Amino acid sequence: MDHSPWQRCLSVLQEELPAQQFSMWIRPLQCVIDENVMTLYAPNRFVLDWVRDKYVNRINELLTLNEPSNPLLLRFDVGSKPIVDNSAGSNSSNSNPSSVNGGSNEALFSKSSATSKVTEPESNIPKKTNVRLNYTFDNFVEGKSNQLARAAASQVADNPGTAYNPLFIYGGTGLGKTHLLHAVGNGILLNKPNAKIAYMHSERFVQDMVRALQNNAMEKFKQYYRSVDALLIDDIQFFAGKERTQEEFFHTFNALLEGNQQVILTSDRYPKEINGVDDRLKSRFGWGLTLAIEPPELETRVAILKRKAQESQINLADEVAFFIAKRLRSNVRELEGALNRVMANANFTGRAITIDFVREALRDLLALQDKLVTIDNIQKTVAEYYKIKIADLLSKRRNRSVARPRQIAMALSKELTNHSLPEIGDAFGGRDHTTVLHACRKVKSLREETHDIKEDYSNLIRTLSS
Ligand SMILES: Nc1ncnc2c1ncn2[C@@H]1O[C@H](COP(=O)(O)OP(=O)(O)OP(=O)(O)O)[C@@H](O)[C@H]1O
Repeated sequence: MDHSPWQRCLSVLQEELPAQQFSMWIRPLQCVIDENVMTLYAPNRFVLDWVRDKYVNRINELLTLNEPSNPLLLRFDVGSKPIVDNSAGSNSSNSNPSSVNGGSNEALFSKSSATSKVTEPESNIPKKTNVRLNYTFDNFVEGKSNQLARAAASQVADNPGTAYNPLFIYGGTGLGKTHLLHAVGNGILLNKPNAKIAYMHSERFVQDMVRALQNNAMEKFKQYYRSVDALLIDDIQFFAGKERTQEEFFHTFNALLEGNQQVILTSDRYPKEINGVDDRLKSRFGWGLTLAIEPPELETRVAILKRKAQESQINLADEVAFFIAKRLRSNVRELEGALNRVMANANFTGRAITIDFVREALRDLLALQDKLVTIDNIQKTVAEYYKIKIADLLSKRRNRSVARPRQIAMALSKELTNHSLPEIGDAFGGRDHTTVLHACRKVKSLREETHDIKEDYSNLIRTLSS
């Protein structure tokens, strides 16, 4: 086996590609060379498709440059190392509840079912799935902010256990993570109506485990969780600091992956940033595919509003949808709440839904938004976030530790307030509007290329909009 042609490719690609792209798509590839065939193994199909789509030409060029007379033939395959963990329980198939639960109010491992002899799980697991039927891919509005997560989730629904395992979706509150989890559940059930899908909020997992421990029902607990075709755990950040739960989940997780059973997890932050969760668990979270959902951009917010109105058989004029979407930017839950309020008011008063009507119906909410997001507020929040002084943001200093936060603050001002470019320039120490424009463009490209900036920007939007 000779890896050197691939090593040479890697060093060129590392030079050529933004760091984020290189580490997301290229670094995970494993190379095996056999005679004149170079096989690149991708950890999952998503990465494979992406690499084949975007980078194959460049890789072929580099291989030809490397050996012009007899370049290696390039092949791709999906390959993942077997997950071996002897301490993990077996992938039990004997419990086999005919359907699954997890979200009903009834405890799965309650005292009544835990006698000294462990009862069959089937006896106290309600016979219905807890996947919410109204959260589907069809009614999930797609936009730039959620496109990748939606695409990956839909592939998982079509190929559970084999596409990306685990699938880890993270993002701020109210952005559609729970919706996508259920959509996957519904998608799997569409193809395979008897599949056992367990949706579970992580706090519920903790409660069930504590109950099982108290009642000596751990065997049953394990059997139950390891018997599902897909385990969907929401808001995994609540595992923080709960070591015993993490230990148990670690074994469940390993057993599921070994059995090609699908695991999907969501969290409000990037897995590595979840404090209080064991490193080995965090690293496993990254074994499949990790994707972010970002706050929706204006057009998506408008599309969501129109879609929700349509579902309620209300015709929402474009200008009204834009008016609401421009003012309420933080998350979809807030948008939905506002729209519901507008529709209820219209229903009650019998008035038409115009911009004036919305202004009145949402007066308190809009006033709160206007008050919250001012340029002053943005400057204060950004300065605090980067631990610099507000005066630095307004100063002429150009070193990066100040210039970058300043550019981010300008871009945020453009996105979150209705001020014009010259007004924003004025507020940042009397700068020209072209400087503000440059800052907005720079931050946009940095957000696409640099993971840290993307995270910082999302965190700041979240802080400013909450
Ligand atoms: N892209 C979308 N299209 C349609 N509806 C959406 C979309 N994104 C979110 N929603 C709706 O917004 C509401 C909030 O979404 P959801 O509960 O999935 O958020 P979440 O990210 O899980 O939040 P949390 O972290 O607070 O649990 C839901 O009613 C969901 O249907």
